[in-house]
Amino acid sequence: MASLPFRSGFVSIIGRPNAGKSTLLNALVGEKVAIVTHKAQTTRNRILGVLEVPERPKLRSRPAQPPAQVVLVDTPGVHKPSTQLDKRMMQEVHDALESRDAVLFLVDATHRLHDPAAGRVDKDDRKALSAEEDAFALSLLRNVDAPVILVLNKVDLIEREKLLPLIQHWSTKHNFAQVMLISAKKRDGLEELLSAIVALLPESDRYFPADQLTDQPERFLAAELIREKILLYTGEEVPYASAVVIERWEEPGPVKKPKKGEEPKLPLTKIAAAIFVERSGQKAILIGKGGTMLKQIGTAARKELEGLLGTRVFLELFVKVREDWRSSRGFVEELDWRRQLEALGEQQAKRDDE
Ligand SMILES: Nc1nc2c(ncn2[C@@H]2O[C@H](COP(=O)(O)OP(=O)(O)OP(=O)(O)O)[C@@H](O)[C@H]2O)c(=O)[nH]1
Repeated sequence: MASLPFRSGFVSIIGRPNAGKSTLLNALVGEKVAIVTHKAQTTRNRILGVLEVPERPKLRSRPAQPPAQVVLVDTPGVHKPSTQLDKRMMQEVHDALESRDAVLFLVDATHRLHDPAAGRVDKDDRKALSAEEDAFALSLLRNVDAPVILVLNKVDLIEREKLLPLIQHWSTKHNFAQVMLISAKKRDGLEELLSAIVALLPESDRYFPADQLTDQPERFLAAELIREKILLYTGEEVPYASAVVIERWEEPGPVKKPKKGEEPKLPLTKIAAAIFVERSGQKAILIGKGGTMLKQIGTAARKELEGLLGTRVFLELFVKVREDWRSSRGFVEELDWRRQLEALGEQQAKRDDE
């Protein structure tokens, strides 16, 4: 039987903060390529997750599915920008919407709907604010040519009878190509979503090697994992005012042969990272009494890094104050890992010339 032609394309996941975009990306890719926390605005950069979909033969209950490579683009949550960092994050969203083959508009199905019949609402009304933010997110779809799938996420948390009004509400807001119901966390509805995505992709060769999962080099995934632990363990402003930069990354050297009766040791990767905060008070919180907080963050990050790299890891963390860095365009740009990668490449080329 002749096989179906290969399909490939870029699919952006957009939606409000906390809708579950990174959870969906990880669930589809099958590996943690993006960090996830319960805090809004966890994702700051566009992250690609690459997914190979094998060909599926025709069954009586479903049509055949061609083999495909889906390049998913996770984006920061859509929000009105106030700082330079916010602006940068929104630029990442706009970039992700350009020349896409399909877009997933992800909605947290547990969000209450705004009810205009309830009359005038004051500024502090969370429902009203929520409607305004939804409208802002939807406004980004206006200029998108690609088909947009409405994906209602977190359906594990709501009763079935509440879904129909939700679908009706959202269907009037945009001409969606399809509506899908999923739970990214419980991995429900993902097969169906994937089939819907593949059906929208053009015939094309793959964009990435078949075994590549993400475009994000390990060095930057490591910085993200450290930031994830900061988000998990600290409160108030600290998570939002923190940025992580890997300052030193030493690949493991050769491992000594174990002596008789000794367990062989895994190689050791040495990593030093700087955590930038905006004020000395935040630095004090991050370090904690007697260094306990930083130790907790470091230990949790090290354990996860060891799993990621498959080596032992020696991790050093330094906390540095950079006043109001979120409002500094230059610094925010420096934090972009694609830029850092360029700078590292230039440094290496200089060293090679010397
Ligand atoms: N119950 C449930 N929780 C979910 C589901 N999907 C995501 N979550 C949770 O929702 C929270 C936010 O998930 P993220 O994946 O970080 O959301 P995001 O849209 O990437 O967030 P930003 O980075 O802020 O834009 C986390 O606590 C997830 O565990 C789901 O299907 N069901």
